[in-house]
Amino acid sequence: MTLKLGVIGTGAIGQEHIRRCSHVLQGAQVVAVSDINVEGARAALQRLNIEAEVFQNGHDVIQSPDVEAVLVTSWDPTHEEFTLAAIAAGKPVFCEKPLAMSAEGCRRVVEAEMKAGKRLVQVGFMRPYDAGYRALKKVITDGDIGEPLMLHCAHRNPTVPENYTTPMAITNTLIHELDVLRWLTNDDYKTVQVVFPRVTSKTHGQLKDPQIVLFETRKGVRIDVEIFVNCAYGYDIQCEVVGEEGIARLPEPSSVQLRKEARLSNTILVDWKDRFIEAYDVELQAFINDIRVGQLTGPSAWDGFAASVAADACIKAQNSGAIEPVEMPPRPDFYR
Ligand SMILES: NC(=O)C1=CN([C@@H]2O[C@H](COP(=O)(O)OP(=O)(O)OC[C@H]3O[C@@H](n4cnc5c(N)ncnc54)[C@H](O)[C@@H]3O)[C@@H](O)[C@H]2O)C=CC1
Ligand SMILES: O=C1[C@@H](O)[C@H](O)[C@@H](O)[C@H](O)[C@H]1O
Repeated sequence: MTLKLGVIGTGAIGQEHIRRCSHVLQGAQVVAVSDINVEGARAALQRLNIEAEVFQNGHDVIQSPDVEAVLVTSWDPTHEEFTLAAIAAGKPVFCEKPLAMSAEGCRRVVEAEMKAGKRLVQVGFMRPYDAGYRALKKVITDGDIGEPLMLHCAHRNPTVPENYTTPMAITNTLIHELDVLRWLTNDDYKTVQVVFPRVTSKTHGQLKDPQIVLFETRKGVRIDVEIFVNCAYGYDIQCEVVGEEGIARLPEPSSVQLRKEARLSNTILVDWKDRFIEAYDVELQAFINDIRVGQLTGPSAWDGFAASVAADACIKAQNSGAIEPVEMPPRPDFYR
């Protein structure tokens, strides 16, 4: 049986997910899409050689009797509304990160899902599906480097548009680390501080770039994450775990090493689409398969909430310059 999907938002990642669900993955078909830019949506379907109904309003996708499950790939501030509507319609929903713009918004999703009585939400945190992060987690859980003491991480984008603001470095970019580092270390954040180094001349008026986010976890691990979204040279994700007995690093994406003109070089990727292409495939195939067996197992609404609790504290810390607490309530049994 083919799972019929509706996709809300046909921009960059919407088109990527439509392409992979239609041409790469097994067991799904995109039957309906919507975008506030209806012509853009039609053009995208044509480019991808896909026939699907085009709606102006995302709620019509959710309500369509042809749609069995929903992908929300529209702008960040729209996620909560569409995810809540999908839950109300009883349809499984894959929502790109962030689940909502604040912990309060995520809490509303968590409460709606618990009221519905079964897991309906998977959040688009793809890094736990990335082979490199999985290998790094195995090294840690196998005890190969002893207990983790420190993590040094970086999240670098070559450039961002003019509408990208200082808090978006947290809610739109760091949100990936806020999720994956909890998963990687099986720990939770206790405090956070944000410091601003010298500003790059490549940024614009609304954005302080780079930023360094410093965490202390419940177990006492110290984590520093550099967010640098106008780094110019490439799309670069780094993660180094310093343990009691050794150091483990996230593997670099594989690339051919060149010896040429007296230089030794490797290519650095420039786009998140390429860096995590396989992880996106695996996360969405898991969503499709899990719906088939009736039990979602991927990053949950609770994981979306936990990341947003930390994100709220980061934004407070951006503004105060102080060390701010991260206050995470206990996980309900529903999410165990
Ligand atoms: N997991 C990941 O690594 C990534 C996740 N994302 C997330 O995916 C979402 C989309 O990002 P991009 O594709 O890069 O942005 P984009 O700007 O390329 O595409 C977003 C699309 O959503 C449409 N849209 C906005 N409001 C809408 C509404 N109310 N109803 C229907 N369509 C609406 C826009 O017209 C646009 O076509 C964002 O939330 C972003 O955070 C984006 C890139 C990578
Ligand atoms: O999710 C993503 C984008 O929305 C975001 O803008 C980038 O900073 C991230 O690297 C990418 O993975």
